[in-house]
Amino acid sequence: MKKTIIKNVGLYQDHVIKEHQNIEITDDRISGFPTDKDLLDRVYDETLDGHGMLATPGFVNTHNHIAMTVFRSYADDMNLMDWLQTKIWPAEDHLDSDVVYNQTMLGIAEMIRCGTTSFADMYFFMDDTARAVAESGIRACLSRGMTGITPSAETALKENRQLFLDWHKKGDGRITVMLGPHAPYTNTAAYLQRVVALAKELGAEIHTHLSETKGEVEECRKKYGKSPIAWFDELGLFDTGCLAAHCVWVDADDLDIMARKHVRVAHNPGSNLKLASGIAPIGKMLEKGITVGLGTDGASSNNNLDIMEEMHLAALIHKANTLDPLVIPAETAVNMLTEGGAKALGYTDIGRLETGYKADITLIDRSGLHWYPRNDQMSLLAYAANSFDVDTVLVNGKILLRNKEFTTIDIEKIKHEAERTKNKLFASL
Ligand SMILES: N[C@@H](CCSC[C@H]1O[C@@H](n2cnc3c(=O)[nH]cnc32)[C@H](O)[C@@H]1O)C(=O)O
Ligand SMILES: [Zn+2]
Repeated sequence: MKKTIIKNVGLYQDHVIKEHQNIEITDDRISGFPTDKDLLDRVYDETLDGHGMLATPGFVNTHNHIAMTVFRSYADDMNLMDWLQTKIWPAEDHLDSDVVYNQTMLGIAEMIRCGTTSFADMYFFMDDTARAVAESGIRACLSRGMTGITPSAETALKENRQLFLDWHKKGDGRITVMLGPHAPYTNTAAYLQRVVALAKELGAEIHTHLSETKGEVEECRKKYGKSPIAWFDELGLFDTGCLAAHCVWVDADDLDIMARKHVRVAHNPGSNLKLASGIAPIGKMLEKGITVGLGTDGASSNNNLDIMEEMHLAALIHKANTLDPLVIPAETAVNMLTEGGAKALGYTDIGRLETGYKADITLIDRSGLHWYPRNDQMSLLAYAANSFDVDTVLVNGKILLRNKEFTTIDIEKIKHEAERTKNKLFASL
């Protein structure tokens, strides 16, 4: 049994920040909030000084294609279909295990540095991604992207099935696996029905892209006479639980289906802005009780994996878009970054700093000038803070970043390997 104590820290719980608190961790879970007096006769294996820091639930990145770090700043200023069809998909044919593993490590390091404790991913060579997750100590929900209209259709189904059997609930329970049918426009009804059958057989949830662009919705309506959301609902893709990225172009009927079928949304404002996809009606989703978390999407459409930036965007763009300054208030933005994201990934004991919850914790250094004066700390966290403030990160009770230094990752090696594998990949194009 390992006991850790975070002493004298600002504690964020339910949009309230209490100063001078102590957080006790036993193995992988929060085991209590002892008083200073309680601490007098307790012994800990590890002590973290929280002086000046704010402890929040670890940040959750609900949608990523992590190894796409290799394509960071490779193809910019294009819309989704152009970007995918002319640049990304042809280049992805040249990926291999070595590239994916090392680029994943780079992405994991970047996310940890930005306070992220868990992420959802959909990509290829997921065994290598899982290996990097297991080694680095971060938490992840992994899926093998599957497209039913390409030659890889059969292999993809087999690989996603094997990924589930090999990795679901593995890596000290940090890894979960979903099935990843890529999107409506890259699949057929027959293939999606096989995905649903597999989901039911395994008891697996679905991670997909839905209603990302106006063109996607128009094409789907033309082809099937219904919206992507209605089509996926009819095919049963929401029956075992679904994490849907984007949901930008959804109407009132779609929102009704999403609420009724508990579709959880990964909102990627940076990617949606950069690929000129549009702005999702997040205010309406939240009004209907739909779970919403934040995602960066891959580093090629963002172009970083800084989830605090997504929180800032989410807190700002909907105000301008709806002309309503109350649509995403500070506490809602922070909630999407933490608890909302954890719920979106299907976690039931992550996303809050409570006894019995997993010890996924981000400590934020409040010494920066932008943390003064302290009128309202919730507002400072939502609107003024940035990821450079992140000082310490714990996942499953284990310290992954301490005083802004990595404890499980050799960062110079990662940078070197990222450059090497990028050069290798581009030499093969
Ligand atoms: N089609 C592949 C597996 C797909 S993995 C997930 C895919 O999503 C792509 N992707 C990344 N960002 C987005 C996005 O915003 N919308 C749709 N697809 C995306 C990514 O480049 C990758 O090709 C196969 O048949 O083996
Ligand atoms: Zn995506």
